[in-house]
Amino acid sequence: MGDRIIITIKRIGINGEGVGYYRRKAVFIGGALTGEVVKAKITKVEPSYLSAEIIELEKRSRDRQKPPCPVYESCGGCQLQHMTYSAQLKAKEEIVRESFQRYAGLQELPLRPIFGMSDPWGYRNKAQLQVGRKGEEIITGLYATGSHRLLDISGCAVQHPVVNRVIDQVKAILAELRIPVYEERTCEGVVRTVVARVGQASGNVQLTLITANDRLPDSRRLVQRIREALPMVTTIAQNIHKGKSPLIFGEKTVVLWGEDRLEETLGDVRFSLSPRAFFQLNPEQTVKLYNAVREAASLNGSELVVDAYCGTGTIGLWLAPHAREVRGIEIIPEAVQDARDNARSSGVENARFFEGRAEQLLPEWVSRGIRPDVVVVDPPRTGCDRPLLNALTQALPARLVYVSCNPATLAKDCQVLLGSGYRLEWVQPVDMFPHTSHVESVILMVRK
Ligand SMILES: C[S@@+](CC[C@H](N)C(=O)[O-])C[C@H]1O[C@@H](n2cnc3c(N)ncnc32)[C@H](O)[C@@H]1O
Repeated sequence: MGDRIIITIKRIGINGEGVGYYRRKAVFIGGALTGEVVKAKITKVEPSYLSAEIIELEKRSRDRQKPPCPVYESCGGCQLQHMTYSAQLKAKEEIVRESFQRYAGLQELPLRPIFGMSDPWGYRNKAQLQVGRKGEEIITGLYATGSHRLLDISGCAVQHPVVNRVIDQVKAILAELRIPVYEERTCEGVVRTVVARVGQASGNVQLTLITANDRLPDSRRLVQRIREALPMVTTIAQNIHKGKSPLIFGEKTVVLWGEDRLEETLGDVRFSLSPRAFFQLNPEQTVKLYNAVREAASLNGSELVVDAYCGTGTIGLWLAPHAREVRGIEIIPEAVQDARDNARSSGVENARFFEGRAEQLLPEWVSRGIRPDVVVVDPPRTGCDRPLLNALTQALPARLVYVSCNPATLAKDCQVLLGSGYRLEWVQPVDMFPHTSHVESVILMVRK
């Protein structure tokens, strides 16, 4: 600990850090880029790796740039703004390649070029920001990395500009009307979080104020001022979150003014979103991702498709017009309800959504003789549960489409499937969150 070392950075790690080697151990150095030579101080020593921080760059990468966002260093929401966008895309492809080498033992990967964005800024359609005070001023933002210090992220460059405008204006109106802000330390005050979501198709904004108790003082004037200042806001809702739980939303939501739901469209699919409903954060890239899933599924209208881990049913609904039947499985009851509502509002009649665990329901269906032709899985970061992989290798659908936000668990699960009757056709990375280290992938596995 504390030793100074000189390291050459070999690659970008899964969390966006530069990775080099010191006496055969991997060293993770935040903010360092591939090809750079870095003088660094060791900050953590673990049996299998070291962490270090940059003291000085001895050789600088041509891919290094000044991060455009003023709060980039302290915010922690993005990890790659110090890298040009084209270098980010290359690094993400390498992260995927490296994961398959390491966890699936694949030296030759059928890797397709990543889908990037032509304008990788202002893509996030929703902001969910804590409200707090800095002296007399009201601020909205995120807690700085690893702390409880609220950092104002006004002007965040990845947030949709309309969302930024709404948040700034709401902040000003809260200050003007002297509506008390919730203080975590003393548990006093009212407004704790402001959530704004813009519809890509309509430009309408759904605004939700999350409060620590039922009473929102001066709510009539608040609604009136928001309506005057922000004509694009079509819903003003209040969600009540009394507890100390780390969840953002509480159970109860009341619409103070306007529409109950925000209408949104992706391709031909229509979504009707309640304030708490999950929706993809980058609609433009979501369409590319789902189209890759559709290509992988290669449907002709005769297939039974299972959409495991279906969330609000988006992938299943994308595929339904091209399949005989779609069955979605999702563990969260509200999401299942949203999926059914989304099917109804899109006029889809051949998709059904089931509440349950994918690793229980799919094996149960298989044992009852229900044999899907195509299975799409889109599990959380931890990957698929083993019983689900076992059920897949029993049911042996002709095509398996795996959507994943974690290349490491994707590669590990892929290795299991490669040993059980499948071959890997292609891997398509998609940049859903430019300037962060996240990389989404779709892979197609075909029964041998
Ligand atoms: C990465 S999201 C996928 C959402 C959806 N495919 C989409 O594109 O919007 C993973 C989903 O799996 C659900 N989930 C987590 N564990 C599950 C399980 N064991 N069985 C079924 N669903 C599960 C989560 O609630 C979440 O909605």
